[in-house]
Amino acid sequence: MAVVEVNLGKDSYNIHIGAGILSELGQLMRQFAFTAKALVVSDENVGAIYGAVVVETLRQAGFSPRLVCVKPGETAKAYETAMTLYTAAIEEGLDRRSPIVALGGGVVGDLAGFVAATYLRGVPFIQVPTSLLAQVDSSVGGKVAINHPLGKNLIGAFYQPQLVVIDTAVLATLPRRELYAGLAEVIKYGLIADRDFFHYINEKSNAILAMDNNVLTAIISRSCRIKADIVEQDARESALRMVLNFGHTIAHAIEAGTGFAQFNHGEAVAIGMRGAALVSHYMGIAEPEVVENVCGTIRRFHLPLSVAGCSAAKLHSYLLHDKKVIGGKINWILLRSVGEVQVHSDVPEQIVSRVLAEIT
Ligand SMILES: NC(=O)c1ccc[n+]([C@@H]2O[C@H](COP(=O)([O-])OP(=O)(O)OC[C@H]3O[C@@H](n4cnc5c(N)ncnc54)[C@H](O)[C@@H]3O)[C@@H](O)[C@H]2O)c1
Ligand SMILES: O=C(O)C(=O)C[C@@H](O)[C@H](O)[C@H](O)COP(=O)(O)O
Ligand SMILES: [Zn+2]
Repeated sequence: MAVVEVNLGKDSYNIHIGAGILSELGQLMRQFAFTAKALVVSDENVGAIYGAVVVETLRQAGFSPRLVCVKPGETAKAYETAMTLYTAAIEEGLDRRSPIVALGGGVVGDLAGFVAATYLRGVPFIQVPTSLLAQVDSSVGGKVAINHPLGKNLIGAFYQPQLVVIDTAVLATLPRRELYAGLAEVIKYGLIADRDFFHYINEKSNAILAMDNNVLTAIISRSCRIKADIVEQDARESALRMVLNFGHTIAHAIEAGTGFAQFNHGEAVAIGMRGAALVSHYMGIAEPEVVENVCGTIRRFHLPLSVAGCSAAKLHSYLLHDKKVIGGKINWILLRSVGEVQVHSDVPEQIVSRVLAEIT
């Protein structure tokens, strides 16, 4: 089992990565002074496959778990679903040392984390990510949130988990479309921070798409390390952490503008990264080869490059809900070259409109 340490002072935690380690979750949780009652939050897909294993490992470690499964999909990241989880926590009698365990993809992680951050003003939170996207990104770094119809992740908190347990074997049941979605965030890490990693994922694309466990474990470990390095320097996104949002200004507009139903998050990020690369080029920051490199890699991993069914004008109206808007100006994360990004708040409206027209 590999361990990636996230060093955040009193909020530090370990990410355990290995094939088949789901059944060790209970033992790993025994190191903390938790009380016995535990709420395991999952969705109906993941809960049906892995809920029983998790309940059993927690029971064997002396916990009394209750499994609650929400509807799968982005629309579960909502106030109403959070309320049903608060009700379950209250009915079950969870106290301030009772853990909430997120067993699922990023939707379950963000939702359960939001409930953990707010129930009794904060109870222990454990991430057990089961999608590739959640294993490489959403389970690390402590961003938890629910959506608002007007925008993505608008209600949330920074709330770090105490433990992250990544069982790579669960990826065997992940639908192909969700594998590709996770790869969008993996491509993002290469683009923002690690040119060699970007070349590695391109070189290993066949092994990745064939779900070779060694290669997948390597990209999960490297992705977690890249994210942890950034979060360790700027946990609350006052500056540096914004780079993790590369492609997300347009992605979040796509998700909200299409009612959180047409594209999954990774697909929206793929289109958003193409958009950000185009903005970088039209700003004179990136050479055309950089845009080609971004698009070629997105295509290689079967991800979309454009939006159908949402006008440029509609997307534009959602851009200003981006959390990186300060004083009415969007902080754009732009690409200079592969592995090198810059933040710009001076992107002219004409360039934004041109790019939105190009991607729709
Ligand atoms: N907090 C963060 O830092 C952060 C980072 C990136 C993304 N996110 C959020 O994460 C969410 C997207 O996460 P996601 O892509 O995991 O989507 P998801 O949680 O909807 O999971 C995708 C689908 O795969 C299924 N699934 C998950 N694991 C499975 C498995 N092992 N076997 C079978 N089916 C499985 C789920 O049931 C779901 O239908 C978005 O809401 C996004 O905003 C948050
Ligand atoms: O962890 C971060 O910081 C990120 O930006 C990671 C993103 O991949 C993720 O989608 C995140 O939820 C976006 O956050 P938001 O603050 O833009 O809502
Ligand atoms: Zn993301």
